[in-house]
Amino acid sequence: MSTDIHRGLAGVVVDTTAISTVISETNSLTYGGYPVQDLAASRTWEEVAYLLWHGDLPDAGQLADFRAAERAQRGLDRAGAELLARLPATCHPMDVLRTAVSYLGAQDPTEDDADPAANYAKSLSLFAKLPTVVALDVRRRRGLDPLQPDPALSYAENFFHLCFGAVPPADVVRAFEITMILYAEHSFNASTFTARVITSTLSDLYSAVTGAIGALKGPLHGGANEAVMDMLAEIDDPARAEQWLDRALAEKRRIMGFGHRVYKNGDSRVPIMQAALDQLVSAHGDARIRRTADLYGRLQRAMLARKGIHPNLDYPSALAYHLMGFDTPAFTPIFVMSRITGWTAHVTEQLHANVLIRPLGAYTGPRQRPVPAGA
Ligand SMILES: CC(=O)SCCNC(=O)CCNC(=O)[C@H](O)C(C)(C)COP(=O)(O)OP(=O)(O)OC[C@H]1O[C@@H](n2cnc3c(N)ncnc32)[C@H](O)[C@@H]1OP(=O)(O)O
Ligand SMILES: O=C([O-])CC(=O)C(=O)O
Repeated sequence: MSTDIHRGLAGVVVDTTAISTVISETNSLTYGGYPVQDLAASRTWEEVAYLLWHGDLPDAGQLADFRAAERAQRGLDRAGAELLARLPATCHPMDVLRTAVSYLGAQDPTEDDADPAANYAKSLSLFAKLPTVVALDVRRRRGLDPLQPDPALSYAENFFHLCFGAVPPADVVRAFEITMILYAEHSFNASTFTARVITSTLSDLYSAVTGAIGALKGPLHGGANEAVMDMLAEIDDPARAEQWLDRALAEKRRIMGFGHRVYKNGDSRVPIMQAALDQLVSAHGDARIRRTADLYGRLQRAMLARKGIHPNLDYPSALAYHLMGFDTPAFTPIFVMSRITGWTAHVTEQLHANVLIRPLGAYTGPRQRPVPAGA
């Protein structure tokens, strides 16, 4: 038996996948073979979601059907809304989302039906309902009653409507769609791998998604987008960026929104998101946002100069969500709204050629010894 230990599974190829590929050498990412920058430039979020589940982009008829199905399933039933309303306001919104997915599984009679068609139906239902859940919780924390989904609006427009009771200008909606497209899928990242591990035991899709939400919550993964905003708030003054960074690095702190397990020369998605953010700041940024954007730029330049470490997608996305008006604790739940597509596509792929995922550990505990006589 090999005694090679791959801590964190770094560099280990555990299976094949046809959903996406991250090519670290060229800093590129493709979904179903299509470069993500081209998808972000020319396709809607709904089209990209369809692509991840079906392996190709929809034609006009397929897109119309897909949109209609998503719009028809946005509602959360009353029992679900009441359950979420009873959760303590002190809990993190990711806990609310995790509970919501658990609830939706528990009340779905097809929960254990792992047929691809049944799992696709569940995936689409979660895709449609998660914005309703996230928005309900955003409003609850602001002391506001929930709003009803509007089937006349696109996915992104409806989400703004559900959160704020209004749809912002088209360029803001489009920037939000770009964050959805970029966050949707990233091969065997920690949360997707979690979903695949759970699926590999032949557990159900809702359990896989619930586990994936737990993995995404952590600040070394999806939780970093919230941590970025907290960090920018902590530094506050652009003139303090370099000094703050030097101190944080001396204290061996992790600088949130920087570094990546796969990309060592920059995250393929950052240039696309950075361009969308720059456009948002110039079109909609007030003096306060411009000041934060200044701090953001200084910190990024200093991190590159000090450590040679580039930002990951969570860095520009955090400021974009802040500018759009979302409260920081909603950032990782918004990531879930997007990544639900990638997770569930991987659930289906895992089931298609399933093998139990069960690695080994190299034991370092005491040698075998006799159990002492009891007292
Ligand atoms: C959507 C996403 O999930 S993207 C990732 C979001 N997460 C974050 O932004 C959290 C901050 N980043 C990190 O902690 C890391 O870069 C990770 C966890 C994302 C990837 O880490 P790994 O690939 O395991 O790299 P590892 O942790 O081994 O770091 C390599 C070196 O770079 C340093 N490094 C990496 N990222 C950072 C960072 N953000 N701040 C400070 N130092 C860092 C490490 O300290 C280490 O230095 P050393 O070799 O001197 O000890
Ligand atoms: O791939 C990773 O390790 C983390 C990441 O960027 C993502 O999940 O989008």
